Amino acid sequence: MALHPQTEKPHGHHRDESEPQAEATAQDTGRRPSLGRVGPDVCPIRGLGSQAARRPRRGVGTTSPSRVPRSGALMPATRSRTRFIHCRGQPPRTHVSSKRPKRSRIRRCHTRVPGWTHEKRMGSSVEEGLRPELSRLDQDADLLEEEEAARLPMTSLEGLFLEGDKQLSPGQGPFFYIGGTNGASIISNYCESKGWQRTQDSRCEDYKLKWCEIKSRDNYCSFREGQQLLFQLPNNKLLTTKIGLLSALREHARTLSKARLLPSTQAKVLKMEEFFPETYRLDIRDERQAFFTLFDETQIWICKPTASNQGKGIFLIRSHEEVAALQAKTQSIEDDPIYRKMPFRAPQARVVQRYIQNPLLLDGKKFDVRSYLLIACAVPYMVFFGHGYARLTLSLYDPHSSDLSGHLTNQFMQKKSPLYMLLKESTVWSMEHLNRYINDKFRKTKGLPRDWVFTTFTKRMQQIMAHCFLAVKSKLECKLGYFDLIGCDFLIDENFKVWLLEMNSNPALHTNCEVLKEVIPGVVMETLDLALETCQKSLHSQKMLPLLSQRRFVLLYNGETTDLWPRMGGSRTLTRLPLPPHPRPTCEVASSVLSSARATADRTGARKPVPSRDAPTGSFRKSRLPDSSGVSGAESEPSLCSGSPESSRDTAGEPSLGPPEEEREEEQRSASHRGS
Ligand SMILES: Nc1ncnc2c1ncn2[C@@H]1O[C@H](COP(=O)(O)OP(=O)(O)OP(=O)(O)O)[C@@H](O)[C@H]1O
Ligand SMILES: [Mg+2]
Ligand SMILES: [Mg+2]
Repeated sequence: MALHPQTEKPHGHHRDESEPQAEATAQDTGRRPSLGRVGPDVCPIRGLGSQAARRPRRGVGTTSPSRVPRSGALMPATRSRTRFIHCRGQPPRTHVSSKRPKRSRIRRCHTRVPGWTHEKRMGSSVEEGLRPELSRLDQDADLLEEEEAARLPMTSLEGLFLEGDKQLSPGQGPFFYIGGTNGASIISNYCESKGWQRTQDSRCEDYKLKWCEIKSRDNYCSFREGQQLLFQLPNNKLLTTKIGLLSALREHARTLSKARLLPSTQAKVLKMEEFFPETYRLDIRDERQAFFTLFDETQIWICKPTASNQGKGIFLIRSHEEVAALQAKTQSIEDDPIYRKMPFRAPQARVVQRYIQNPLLLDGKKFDVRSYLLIACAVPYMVFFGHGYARLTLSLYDPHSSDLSGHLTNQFMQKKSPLYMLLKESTVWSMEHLNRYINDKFRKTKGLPRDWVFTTFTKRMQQIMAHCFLAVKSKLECKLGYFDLIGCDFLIDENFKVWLLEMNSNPALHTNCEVLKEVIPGVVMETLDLALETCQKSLHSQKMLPLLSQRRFVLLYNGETTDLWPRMGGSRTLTRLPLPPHPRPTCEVASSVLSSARATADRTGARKPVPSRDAPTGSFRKSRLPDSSGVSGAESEPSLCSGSPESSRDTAGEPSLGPPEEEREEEQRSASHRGS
C-alpha cells in the first residue's frame, strides 16, 4: 500500500495561487523595525494610532518609510470599490514627537455593516417563544445596556477606530492588506465600509488590518502592537496541526492529573479520551510501535498528515497488510539518508487516529460540524465560540466502502464528485436544519432533550473548545492586535457522543452554497468587529463588557477578569493607561453580563431556539458567566484555580510547548485553506 506520495510533497501546493509571491516577498524586505518595538510618534493608523501616540514616549524616533503618508500612487477613495494602494517608495525621515492629538469625540453607535447588523439573527424566529421573564430580562438589560453605554467614556466603535479617518484625503489610508482569496471579498467589504483602503503591497507596514492566509515571520516582526490588527496567532499550530493539538491535549491532561491530586481541585474536568479519538504519532518510534502492536482487523484507523487539510493525504487502515505497508514506509523515510540530512524535505509527519465507525447519519449520510473558536483579543484573552454549519457527504455511508468520499465529509472531498454542482446545497446544512432534523428523527427514539443541537451539543462543543484553549493558553504568542479564527470540526456518533476531530487555522470562508452565504459573512464580520472592539478597549484599559459588537459569538473565556496581563512573553512594549489595582471581581462582571443580555447573556443560542424545559435557559445564562478560571459555560479547570501551582505557572508564561524540530517545518509547508 502506497502512502500517497503525491500528497506528500513539500507544500506550497496548498497556497492560494493568486498571492504566493506577495507572501514570499514579504520575507526579504530589510526595513523593518526591531521586534516588538512600538513605532515613534506619528501614527498614521488613525484611531488606534492616535491613541498609541498619546502614550508617553521618549526622544526621537525614525519613521519607517512605509509609515509616511504617501503622495504617490494615490487613488480617490470611494466606498464602493476596492482601491489598490502601493505603500512603498518614500524615503525615511526623522521625526520628533510634539503634538498630542485631540481626544476622540464620544459617540454611541454600534458598528454598522450593511446587510449584517440589521439582519435577522439566525434562529430568531424561535425567539418569539421566549419565556416572559426572559423577555423582561432582555428589556431590563436593554435599558441597563443603554445606561452602561452612556457611562462608558468611549463606546462608539466608529469613534474609537476611525478617529479622524473620515477626514483623510484619498490614498492616505488607513490601509488594509489581504493575503490570499479566502474570505477576501467579505473582509474587503467590511474594511471599505469603514473607509479603509486596500493595499496590494504585502510589505506595507502602514496597515491597520492584515489578514493573510499564510503566516509570514516578517508580518510578526514588523507588527506594531496596539496600532494594528493581524490575523492569526504566530504559533496557532499548537492547536491547528494534528500533532500540535494532540501534544497540547496530552500535556494538559498530565497537568490536570497532577492538579487533581490536590484536594482543592476536585472539579469536573474533561478527559481527553472522552472527546478526542485515540491517536498515535507515527513520527515517534515507540508510539508507532505501540500502534502497530495494538492494531487488529476489527478496527478501522484513519491516517492523516499533521498539517494538511482538505482531506489531502488521508487514508483508512483496516488490514494487517495496510499496517505492514505503513510500517515499511515510515521506516524507509526514517532510514533515508537524504531525509536524515534534510529532515525538512521529508514527508509530513503523520498521526493515526481511531476511526469513528458509527457516525450519526443524516438520511444515511455521514456529516461533521464546523464551529469556530475566535480569539478576538490576545491581551487580555477574549475567546469566543461561534456556530458554523454541518457538512455532509454526497453518498450514503458504508463503513466497508473504499471510496473515501463517503468517509471524509469535508467540502473539498465532496467537490471532487461530478454530482457536486448538482447537489451541493444538500452538502451543507445550517445548524437550524440540523436541529430540526435531530428533533424530528431522534428526539423521541433516543430520548434527547428538545433542541439537542442548541443545548447539549452546543454546550459540549464549548466545553471542548475551552478545554483545548486552556491547554495552550499559556503557550500562545500574544500581542495586543493579534486575533485568530479557528475552525473546529466535530463528529457526532450514533450514541450522540461528540468527538473533536481537529482544529484548523485559516478556516474556509467560501460562500459557494446558500447556507454558507448565510453563515460565513456574519462570522467574518463579527470576528472583525470583536477584534476591533476588544483591541481598542484593551488599549484604553476599558472594561471589555458589554461588547457592543457581540452578536452570535458566545464568550468562552474572559482573560480580563482572570489573567495577569499584560502577560509575560508579550506586550512588554505596550504602555497602557493605568489599570485598576485589582481585577474586577467575577460577580461584577457577571452583573454586567446580565445587565446586557443582548451583548452577552443569551448567545449560546444567538441561534438557539426556544429554551426547553430539558435544558433551561438559566443554565445557559449561568454557564456563560466567567467562572474563576475565566471560562464561561465550560468546565472549571483545577489547574487554573488561583493559588494552585499550575495557576501561577500558567500566568507567568511557561516555555513554549516545544514541538519537535520537524514540526516547525510543517508550519511553513502547511496549507493555506484549512478545513475545507
Ligand atoms: N477519527 C475519525 N473518525 C471518523 N471520521 C473521521 C475521523 N477523522 C477524520 N474523519 C473524517 O475525515 C474528514 C477529514 O479529516 P480531517 O478534518 O481531520 O482532515 P483535514 O484534511 O484536516 O480536513 P479539513 O481541514 O478539510 O476539514 C473529516 O471531516 C471527517 O469526515
Ligand atoms: Mg476537518
Ligand atoms: Mg483540517
